[in-house]
Amino acid sequence: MRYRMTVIGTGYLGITHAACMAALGYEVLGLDIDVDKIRGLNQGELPIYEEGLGELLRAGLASGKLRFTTSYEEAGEFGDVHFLCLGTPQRAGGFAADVSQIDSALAALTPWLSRPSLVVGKSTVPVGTARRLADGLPEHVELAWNPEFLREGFAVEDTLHPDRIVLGVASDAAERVLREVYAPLGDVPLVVTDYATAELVKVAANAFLATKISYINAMAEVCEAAGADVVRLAEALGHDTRIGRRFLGSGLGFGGGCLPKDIRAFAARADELGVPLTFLREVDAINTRRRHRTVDLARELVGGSFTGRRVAVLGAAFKPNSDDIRDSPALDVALAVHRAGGLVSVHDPAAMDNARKAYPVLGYAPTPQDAIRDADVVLLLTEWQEFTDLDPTALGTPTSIVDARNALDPHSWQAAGWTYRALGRPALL
Ligand SMILES: NC(=O)C1=CN([C@@H]2O[C@H](COP(=O)(O)OP(=O)(O)OC[C@H]3O[C@@H](n4cnc5c(N)ncnc54)[C@H](O)[C@@H]3O)[C@@H](O)[C@H]2O)C=CC1
Ligand SMILES: O=C(O)[C@H]1O[C@H](OP(=O)(O)OP(=O)(O)OC[C@H]2O[C@@H](n3ccc(=O)[nH]c3=O)[C@H](O)[C@@H]2O)[C@H](O)[C@@H](O)[C@@H]1O
Repeated sequence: MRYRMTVIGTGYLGITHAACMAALGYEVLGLDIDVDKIRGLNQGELPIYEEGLGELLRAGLASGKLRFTTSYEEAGEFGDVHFLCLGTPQRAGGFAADVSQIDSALAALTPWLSRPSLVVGKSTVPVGTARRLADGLPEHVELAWNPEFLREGFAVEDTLHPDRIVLGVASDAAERVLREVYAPLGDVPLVVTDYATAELVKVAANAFLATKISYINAMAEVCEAAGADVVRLAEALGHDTRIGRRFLGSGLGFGGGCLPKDIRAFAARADELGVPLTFLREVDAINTRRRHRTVDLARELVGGSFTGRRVAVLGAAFKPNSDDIRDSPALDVALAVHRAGGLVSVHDPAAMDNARKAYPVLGYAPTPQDAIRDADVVLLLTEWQEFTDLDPTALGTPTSIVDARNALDPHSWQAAGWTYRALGRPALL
């Protein structure tokens, strides 16, 4: 059977899922309460920066397989399978996840589901959420939980070629439907389990990734104290296939709309369950210290005070190849420097509009060269290729650079007369 699908919530995850499902040949209706976003999407305008997604969106619209609406009535009538891709941000004033977008969406959708339907949660939620939601559904509506593991910057690739698919189901029928839905993806490892395990796989994976990053950043702290080099250390650790080199990228640490809020929500939920995951608080604390250390290193390089000093900030997005500035380490550092009296000039290849809107107090430069010109110190905070490709001999009078992502070749910067410093590496390399 060719299912007709809806995707409720068209943010980073929802747009990607909707466009990819349409690319697989399904008829898909995306729904959001943001009227402007829906109008734009129906005109083929992608509201985010994501490699290959704009083309997929426009191909879906052109084929007639994909369209968008703000009407729950239309969604209820249209779909057999309804994917929930709502946001689950950190609760205001706390660490737990705010699942109110999911509650509202489900309350708005359910009354329009007049025939047997499957609702599939993809959002990242505290364990126990799916059970609670399932208990509130009418008998002809079933719930499954199918967490998503895509990375921003690789969203399309990860959706069409996932490492694994996890299905939390309460019946064979739901499993059958979802196996059919994902069959066009080919031979992908599939883990079929209960709701709670499916919900936990997602937060356990993100907590592991965050822990791995903070582990190498804790090693960077030790390297700094001992005069060792964390980049060589990570390289040597990574050769051990049991450890692996991925996510041992030391530097400014993790940000974004997921890892930080997910480890906090997981720790909060684990507390409620009476199983405190105290190490996650340390993972969070190590991560925060990296931001402070970057600011301190920059301050040191401009002689102890930022007052009146020009600081070039390369990067605003939380990672390269994204325009997402949610909990961006780069903007956190830029703001701290600004508050300490520094004259900040930020450049980012994709996140300038988002950054300007969120932080109008910061200065912005149209090119990296403009940001760097006359700067007393340059901070590389997001490792866009446009920045790692910069030729240090072509940037005017050399000053100092903090490579907070260990992404540059120290020798070429030093050879060009720059004072090069990085986190977790000796001053002289
Ligand atoms: N961004 C990512 O790379 C990934 C996100 N996730 C998880 O997926 C979920 C969604 O994340 P994002 O897409 O980043 O969030 P987002 O904030 O970009 O998107 C959420 C969308 O839902 C819409 N919305 C809010 N309330 C609504 C309602 N009542 N009805 C319809 N639409 C409504 C918002 O307008 C927004 O467009 C989160 O749980 C996140 O943790 C999981 C894997 C990857
Ligand atoms: O739940 C989610 O939303 C997603 O969260 C992360 O994906 P994402 O946040 O897009 O980006 P990552 O590539 O994981 O990077 C997260 C942060 O960690 C930082 N990072 C990453 C790797 C590394 O070695 N070092 C490091 O500091 C990045 O700069 C970035 O700020 C996970 O990798 C995805 O599997 C998951 O689906």
